[in-house]
Amino acid sequence: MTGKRQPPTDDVLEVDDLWIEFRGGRKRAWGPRSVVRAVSGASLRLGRGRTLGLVGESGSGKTTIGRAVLRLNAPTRGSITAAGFRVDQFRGAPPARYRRAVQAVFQDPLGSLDPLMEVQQILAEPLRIHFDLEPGKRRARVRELLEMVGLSTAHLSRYPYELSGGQRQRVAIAKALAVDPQLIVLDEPVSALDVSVQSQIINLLDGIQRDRGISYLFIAHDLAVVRHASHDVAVMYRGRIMESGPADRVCGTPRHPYTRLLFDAVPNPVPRSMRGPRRANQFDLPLPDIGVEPTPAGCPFITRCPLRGPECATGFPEPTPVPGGGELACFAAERVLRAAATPDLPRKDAT
Ligand SMILES: Nc1ncnc2c1ncn2[C@@H]1O[C@H](COP(=O)(O)OP(=O)(O)OP(=O)(O)O)[C@@H](O)[C@H]1O
Repeated sequence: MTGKRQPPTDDVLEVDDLWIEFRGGRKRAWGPRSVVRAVSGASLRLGRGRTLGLVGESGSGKTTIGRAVLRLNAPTRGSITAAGFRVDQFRGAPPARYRRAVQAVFQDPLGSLDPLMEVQQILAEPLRIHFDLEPGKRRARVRELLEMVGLSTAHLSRYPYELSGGQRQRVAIAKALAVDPQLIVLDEPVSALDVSVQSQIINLLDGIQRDRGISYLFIAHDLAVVRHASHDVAVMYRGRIMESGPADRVCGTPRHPYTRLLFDAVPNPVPRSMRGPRRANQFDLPLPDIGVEPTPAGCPFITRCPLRGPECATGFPEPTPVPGGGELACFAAERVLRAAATPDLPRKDAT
């Protein structure tokens, strides 16, 4: 069975209460399989022509959500509606219409571009699969795609290994655009690139979005890049969405204790591509692990949270609206929001 087309809404992507678990190995031959809960009750909205940045530390579940939208992972529970399709109801490979509507660009284009194909073949292939074009029109469309991503006909006969990292990512973007998608999942699209090229690619994506009204799910661990590239931001921590809302509000006035730590750790709003060399660990957060054991049902941040209370071990809070837009999921939300100035979080040098 394939997913049913839903009536159109303004949202190109709606994720509701998504849970994704992976079954791991057994500790003992006769013991139960371990379960990795990669995503726990995530809900997201992405409007037409907008960019939602999904940000969080390594292992927080960002890629797992992106792969679920592409139907490369199956949800354990919850629903995903993308481009009008109920993705969670697909059985087996998604239909061609879905693969046309939702495309992906990954961190390493060398892995996603066929090394034995010239650029012109790479771009012609999706056109051949999805559209019935005569060869002359197909060639013209390939040239148009190249132009769209700032490459020239000189690149037509190059192989991926003959291109720079930025040029390869441009080809990957052109390949995604070939089928005229509504949504592109961009999984760390600039993190493998030279710092000077990152902002060029982000600006390219921005221009394409303005011209074509495409929506982006922009997955990244670089907060400054996400802020620069996104209209809205959702912050993940160990499978949970901790805070979400307009990028300027979340990044400028973060409310959740975890988001505050993230952004306090990275005060510079200028994208890394416009700054100096890469830092060893952007998520070198200033709070040590307090040593509290998290319960599976509780807030995963309890181990590091300076505002934790007994209720934080018992469950995960419902999202609370935040003035200025968005929501945060924190039992201390009322306290956090009531306080005229939120309490200063202890710093590493103060502990
Ligand atoms: N196929 C899988 N089998 C078992 N565990 C998995 C699988 N895919 C992901 N995980 C686990 O799920 C959790 C979330 O991983 P995910 O890759 O989504 O995180 P991420 O936020 O994208 O991190 P990164 O930036 O490092 O890719 C991790 O603990 C990871 O080890």
